[in-house]
Amino acid sequence: MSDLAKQTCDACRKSSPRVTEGERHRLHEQLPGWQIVDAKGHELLTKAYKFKNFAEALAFTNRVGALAEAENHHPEIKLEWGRATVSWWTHTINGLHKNDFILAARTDEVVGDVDSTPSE
Ligand SMILES: C[C@H](O)[C@H](O)[C@H]1CNC2=NC(N)=NC(=O)C2=N1
Repeated sequence: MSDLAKQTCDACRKSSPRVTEGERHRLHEQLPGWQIVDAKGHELLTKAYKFKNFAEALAFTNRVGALAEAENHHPEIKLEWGRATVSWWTHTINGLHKNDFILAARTDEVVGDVDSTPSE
C-alpha cells in the first residue's frame, strides 16, 4: 500500500482548508495517472480505469462505493462498458482537500482486487 493510501481522512467541514499549492503538488506527484481538472466551477481529481467488460467495471465501482461509505466521503463515478471514471473533490469546500488525494490513492489500491488495466 502506498504511504498516501495508508493515511486517514479528517472529518471535513466548511471551515476545512483546501490544499495549498505546495501541498497539492507534493500530493499529486504521488498519484500516477490522476489529473487535476477544473470542472463545474471547482477542481477535481479524476482518473479513468479500463476493464475487460461491464461486470468488472461494476465490481470496481462497488468497491469504491464501499470505500466511500466507510469514510463518508463520496466520489462521482461514471460507469460504462469496460470503463469506470472516478472523480474526487470535497463538496463542503467546493474544492480539493487532502482527503481527496488519500482516497484517490485508495482507489488505486482497490483496483488491484479486480482484473483491470488503468487507461487515460
Ligand atoms: C453530511 C455528510 O457528512 C456530508 O454530506 C458528506 C458526505 N460525502 C461527501 N463527499 C464528498 N466528496 N464531499 C463532501 O463534502 C461530503 N460530505
